[in-house]
This record gives sequence, C-alpha cells and structure tokens, in this order.
Amino acid sequence: MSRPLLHVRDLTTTFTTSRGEVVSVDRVSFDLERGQTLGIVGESGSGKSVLGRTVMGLTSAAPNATVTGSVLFDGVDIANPDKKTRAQYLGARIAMIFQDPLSSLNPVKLIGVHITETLRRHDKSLSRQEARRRAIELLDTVRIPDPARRFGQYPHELSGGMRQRVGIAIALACRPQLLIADEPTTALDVTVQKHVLDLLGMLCEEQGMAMLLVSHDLGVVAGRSDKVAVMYAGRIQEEAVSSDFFRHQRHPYSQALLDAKPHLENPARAELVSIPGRPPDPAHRFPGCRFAPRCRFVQGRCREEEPSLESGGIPSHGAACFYPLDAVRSTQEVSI
Ligand SMILES: Nc1ncnc2c1ncn2[C@@H]1O[C@H](COP(=O)(O)OP(=O)(O)OP(=O)(O)O)[C@@H](O)[C@H]1O
Repeated sequence: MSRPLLHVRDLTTTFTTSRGEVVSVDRVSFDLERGQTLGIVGESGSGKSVLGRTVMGLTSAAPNATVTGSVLFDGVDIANPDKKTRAQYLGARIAMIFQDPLSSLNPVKLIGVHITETLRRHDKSLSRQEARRRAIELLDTVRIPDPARRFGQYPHELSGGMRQRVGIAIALACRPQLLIADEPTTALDVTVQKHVLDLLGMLCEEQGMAMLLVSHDLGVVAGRSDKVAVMYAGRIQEEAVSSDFFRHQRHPYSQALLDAKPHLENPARAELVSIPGRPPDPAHRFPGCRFAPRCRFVQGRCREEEPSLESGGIPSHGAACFYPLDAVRSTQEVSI
C-alpha cells in the first residue's frame, strides 16, 4: 500500500497563556490520501482551526505555542518546520484558504498582483508577462467572469463570493497537493456558499488535490468529503467514511451535532437546535470523557476514564466512547 499524503500522529498544540496551559489540539491522529477530502467538524472552540493551522506549520512559529507529535507530509515531518522546510512546503505544496478573504487580501494591492506575487515567489524564473497570463487563467479557473478586467481591480471592488474565489486562486497558484480550507464559506450568503463549496470539490477532482475541509457545520462537509472527523475539546471523538458517518453516528456528540445542523439547502430551516451546556474550558483539565458533562447517556465510568477512539468491530468507524450509540441501540433491542 502506498503511504498516505498526510500522516498525522498524536499531534498536540499547547498555548502558554496567563490562564495557564491551553491544550487546543490533543493527541490527534489521522491519515489523508491523495485526492481525498477529510471534513473536520465541531462546535466553535473545539480546536479545528488550530489543527488546520498546526498542520500548515503556522502555530509552531508562535512564541507561546508548543507542537508535539508528527505531521508527515509525503514522508517528511513538518510539525515543527525549519526555515527551509517551511519555504519548500508551506504555501507551496500545502496551501490554506481562510474564513475571511478580506483579512488575507491587501486592500491597496490589485487582485492580479496578489496572484502574480505568489506565482513568482514559487517560480523565480517566471516573467511578469507569463505570471500575468497564468494569474488570469487562475481567475478563470475559479470561475471569475471577465478575469482580465478583475485582474486590475482592488479587493473592495469585488463581492464577498468573488473575494473568496480570489483567495482560492491565490491558494491554487502554487499547485498545492494539499489544501486546508478553514471555514471557507462562513462569511458568504447561502447560495454563494454552495457555489464556492462546489467549486472547491470540482477543483480537488480536476487537480487531484487533497483537502482538509474545516467547518462547524456538518451540512458543509456532507456530500463533499470522503471522511469525516468530529472534534470536541481538542480531541477527535469520531472518525469515519462519510457515507457510514451520515448513515449512523456512533458518538452521542456527533449525533447531537447532526441534530443541531443548520440546513444549507434550506435557509428557512437554518435555526440551530443547540446542544445543552457548553464545551469545557481547554485551560481546565478534568478526568474522564470531555463530553460527559453534556452527554445524555453518561455513566459512572465516563467521568473517571478517558475513552480512546475504538472501532468496536465496525471497520474504519472509530468513536471515543465507552457506550457508543450502536451498543446502546443493540442493548435496547435485546431488552425489548
Ligand atoms: N493563540 C492562542 N493562544 C491561546 N489560546 C488559543 C490560541 N488560539 C486558539 N486558542 C484556543 O484554542 C481553542 C480552540 O480554538 P480554535 O480556534 O481552533 O477553535 P475552532 O474549533 O476553530 O472554533 P471556531 O470555529 O470558533 O474558529 C479555543 O479555546 C481558543 O481560545
């Protein structure tokens, strides 16, 4: 079997803060194959963005952050990249698109210049003319109409959806093998969200790119990811092939999250049925399962021991729960 493009093991990101040590990502492991999409979902504060940024090598540069564990990208550990590795991989073989495209675009720089600069940073031999031609081609790839005219405009002259497409074009400029998309459509209205997400899926397919699709909304990853990983309080609580996951969830948190899913296709049903209680403060550690204080099925053991991600005999469908829903269901069936 060939090695996965991304092989993450026991990845842990800790921030030293005035409130103490904040463990935002805690012993996270997963694999991502070439051309596949892994959806990372969870409530706000569950550690999804920090995970994406850590895989991208952005957190290890922060003075108050410590990263342990490994992120093997095509066999090379990039968890704590040195300057040379950073230049070779980040923003080159791995690219990221952010939630708010405006914050990553310079308001006084033309759209085209954002792209040509990225192109020429990664290919020093590229002439200005060739960079311009490639930038217009990229704007066309991300379905921006009249790309030659848009090349010469400023970010504020474009709509939110267009700016996000520009963010995607910049990310694609170096032909990455892995794209990390952190809440790529949160700032957009519902119909534009769908177009941008469909576009990302199509580009992954056309270009054989792998993607980490980070979202608080299961509706965003449904139908657009090969695998789903559910994060809660820094840990992966459930991981499965998408079709299995959406057919049946094994972890009570995943089920609650699915019940709380806003409906992307039907904005009239966009209200959230929220999960009672709040996620734990990552600066405050306590024994047992992190979801125990909010879990409907909690039992004594859950408050004492931390469950690990186990498949419970169901191939490729792990849940970090002592009493996964499949077990609860079969006990109920037996007792009827
Ligand atoms: N630089 C930092 N210093 C200290 N704590 C941080 C830092 N960055 C993130 N955190 C903390 O790590 C936890 C996880 O944050 P993260 O942004 O990854 O959550 P998230 O799941 O992406 O949520 P959201 O969807 O709201 O962005 C939060 O408690 C956050 O406050």
